[in-house]
Amino acid sequence: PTIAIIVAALKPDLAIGFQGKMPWRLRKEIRYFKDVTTKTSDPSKINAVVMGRKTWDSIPARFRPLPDRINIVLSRSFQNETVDTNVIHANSIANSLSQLQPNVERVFVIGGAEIYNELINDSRVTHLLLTEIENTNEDNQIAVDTFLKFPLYSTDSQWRKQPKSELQKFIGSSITLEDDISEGDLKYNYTLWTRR
Ligand SMILES: NC(=O)C1=CN([C@@H]2O[C@H](COP(=O)(O)OP(=O)(O)OC[C@H]3O[C@@H](n4cnc5c(N)ncnc54)[C@H](OP(=O)(O)O)[C@@H]3O)[C@@H](O)[C@H]2O)C=CC1
Ligand SMILES: CCc1nc(N)nc(N)c1C#CCc1cc(OC)cc(-c2ccc3c(c2)OCO3)c1
Repeated sequence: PTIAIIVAALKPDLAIGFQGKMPWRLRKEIRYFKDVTTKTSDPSKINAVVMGRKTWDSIPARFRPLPDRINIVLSRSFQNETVDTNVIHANSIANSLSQLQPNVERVFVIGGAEIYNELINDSRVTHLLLTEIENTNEDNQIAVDTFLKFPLYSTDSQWRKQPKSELQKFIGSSITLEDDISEGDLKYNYTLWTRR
């Protein structure tokens, strides 16, 4: 299956977290995340979300496991086992991918920093769905302490930002892509990057 990283990050230094949580709550962004990671083009298939143990712990208990998706949680102290309906524990990416049933259409890596910064360099990851966030109010800095180490903006980067039409194709026409969404001081856009 296609393996994609999906992440929301604050430009320019690609901050993603603060004290183990998300530095922001963006209602429309959460809906985009849910729609993109849940939707399959084949109704008989299902998607999987892969996350680190700390991200699993940080999702409010009432929202986990993320519904209608196979939830794979990575920990070095897990055995590889299915622990609940749609919840798989694994101790490596490789093991988690080898255990996937044939009816999995896409695998989305949903965080956190340690997992992202390992997998951005894994050639099995072919797509990056990056929500690029900007702070429009320089007088109100956002507290952040966790960053992506993604080589996106360097000239020799192997990752290329695709046109919006390619993102629309990837997520399907049933998901509406708004430009320059504003929530509070934050303004953001959805982007697709692929390896050159
Ligand atoms: N902005 C965004 O889009 C998102 C932001 N976040 C943010 O990211 C932060 C959390 O990131 P982080 O603290 O790095 O934690 P992670 O969610 O990346 O989880 C880290 C844990 O995952 C396990 N792990 C990591 N690599 C491997 C591996 N190769 N094999 C097996 N297990 C592995 C380990 O578990 P163990 O210790 O049990 O061995 C490790 O401690 C939070 O601030 C969160 O809010 C999270 C998701 C999305
Ligand atoms: C939803 C934020 C998000 N956006 C993008 N673009 N990529 C991502 N990987 C994520 C994420 C994530 C994991 C996560 C972390 C979290 O707290 C740290 C909460 C959620 C979450 C997941 C589903 C929810 C919800 C919150 O509120 C309502 O439904 C989900």
